[in-house]
Amino acid sequence: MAWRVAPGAVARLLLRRPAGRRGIASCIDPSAGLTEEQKEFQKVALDFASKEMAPHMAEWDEKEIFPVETMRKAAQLGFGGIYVKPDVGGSGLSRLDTSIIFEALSTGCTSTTAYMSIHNMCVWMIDTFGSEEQRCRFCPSLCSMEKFASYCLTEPGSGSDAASLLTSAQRKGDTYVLNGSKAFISGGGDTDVYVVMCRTGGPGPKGISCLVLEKGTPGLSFGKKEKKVGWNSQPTRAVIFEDCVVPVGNRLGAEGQGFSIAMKGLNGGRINIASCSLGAAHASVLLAQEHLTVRKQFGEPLANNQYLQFRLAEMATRLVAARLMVRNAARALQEGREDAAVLCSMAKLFATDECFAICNQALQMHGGYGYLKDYAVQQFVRDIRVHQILEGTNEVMRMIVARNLLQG
Ligand SMILES: CC(C)(COP(=O)(O)OP(=O)(O)OC[C@H]1O[C@@H](n2cnc3c(N)ncnc32)[C@H](O)[C@@H]1OP(=O)(O)O)[C@@H](O)C(=O)NCCC(=O)NCCSC(=O)C1=CCCCC1
Repeated sequence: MAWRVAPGAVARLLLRRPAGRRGIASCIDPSAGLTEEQKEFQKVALDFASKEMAPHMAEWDEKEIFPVETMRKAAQLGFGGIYVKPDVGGSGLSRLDTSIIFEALSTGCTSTTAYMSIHNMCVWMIDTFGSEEQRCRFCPSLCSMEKFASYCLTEPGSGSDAASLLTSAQRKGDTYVLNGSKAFISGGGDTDVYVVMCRTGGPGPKGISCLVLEKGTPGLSFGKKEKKVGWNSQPTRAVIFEDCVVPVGNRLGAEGQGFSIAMKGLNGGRINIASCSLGAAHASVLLAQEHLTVRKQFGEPLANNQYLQFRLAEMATRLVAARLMVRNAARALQEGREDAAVLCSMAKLFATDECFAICNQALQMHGGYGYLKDYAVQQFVRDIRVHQILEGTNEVMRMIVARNLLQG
C-alpha cells in the first residue's frame, strides 16, 4: 500500500467538518463557544487556508517562495489589517477575532500566516500611534497588502535585552540620520515599509524612538537571505542603515516613546504568534487522528493501541487548554486590562511550548513517515519551533511572569 500523502492532504482534512464520535462535535472544534459572526469569519479563514494555502505550503517551503499574491487575496478578505480601524482600510475586529482568524489561516500554512501576523502588528502600530497624516499615508496600502511591512527591533547585539539597542538616529533639522543594523527581520528586503526602533536619546528604554522607513531610502540595504529550519515562505534578512535620512514626520509618537510602542505592538504580536501555533497544532492533531485510523500494525489500526489513544487524548487536551489561554489573553488585551501584558506573555509561553510538543508528538505517531517531507506534519514541527524563540523567547516570557509575581 502506498502511504505517501499528497501536499493537499491537510487541505482535505481541514475541509472536513471536525466531528467526534456519533456526530457529537469534536472536542477540539475551534468554533466551540464562538458567536455566529465569529464562526462566519472563522469559516472564511478556514476555507481560504484549505483552498489557497494548504495545497501550496510544501512548495512554498521547498522553494522558499514568499506568496505575495496569495496574501493579497487574503487581504481582500480583510486579513491585511484585521485589528486596524476601518477608516484607513482595516477590518476593525477585536483581538479575539484576530486570534480566531490567525489560528484558522495557520492550519493552511503556518509560516505565511506568521508573516501576516507580523505585518498586521506593524499596521496596528502605525494606526494606533501614528498621526492622522501618517495613518492615511501608510495604512491603506498596507491593509490591502499592496505593500508589506517589517518590524525592526532585534539587533546583532540585542535580542532579549531589547532596550540596549544601538541603532542611532541623530536629529538634523527636520530629519534624523539613521545608522546601525537590525537582525532576523521577517520580510526584510522583500517588504516596503520598515517600522524601526532606534536610539534618539540616552541609554535604556526612554532613549528609544520609533521611525517608519520606506524601501528605496538611500543608505537602506539588506543582508543575505538567511537559511532557516522552518518559516521558509517568508524571507529573513539583516536590515542595514548607513546615513539614512528619515523625515521627522516619519516618527511614530513622541521621542522616547519607541520602546513602549514596540512592546505594545508585541503584546498583540505574542498572542498572534501563539494563535499561529494553535493552528499548526490543530492541523497536526487532525493528521495524527487520520494516520492512527488508517495505518495498521500488528494486524490492527494504530487507533486500537491504548498507549497511542492516551497520547492523542493528551494532545487534544493540551490544544484546548492552550486555546483557552490565548483567547483569555486576547480578551484581556481588548479590554485594556492591567494584567493584559503578563497574560499575553503567559499565553505565548504556554501555547507555543504546548503546541510544539503536540506537533512533535503527531510526527512521532507517524513513525518513519513523519520524518519524510511528503508528510505535512514535519513542516508544522519545523515552522512552529521558532515560535518558542521569537517575539520574546519563552525564557523572557517566564521572566515577565516572575517579575509580575515577585516585584508587583
Ligand atoms: C521584558 C523586557 C526584557 C524588558 O526589560 P527592561 O527591564 O529593559 O524594561 P522594563 O523596565 O521592563 O520596561 C521599560 C518600559 O517599557 C514598558 N514595557 C515593558 N514591557 C511592556 C509591555 N509588554 N507592554 C507595555 N509596556 C511595556 C514598561 O512599563 C516600562 O515603561 P515605564 O518605565 O514604566 O514607563 C523586554 O526587553 C522584552 O520583552 N524583551 C524581549 C524582546 C523581544 O520580545 N524581542 C522580540 C523581537 S521581535 C521578534 O522576535 C520578531 C521575530 C519575527 C518577526 C517579528 C518580530
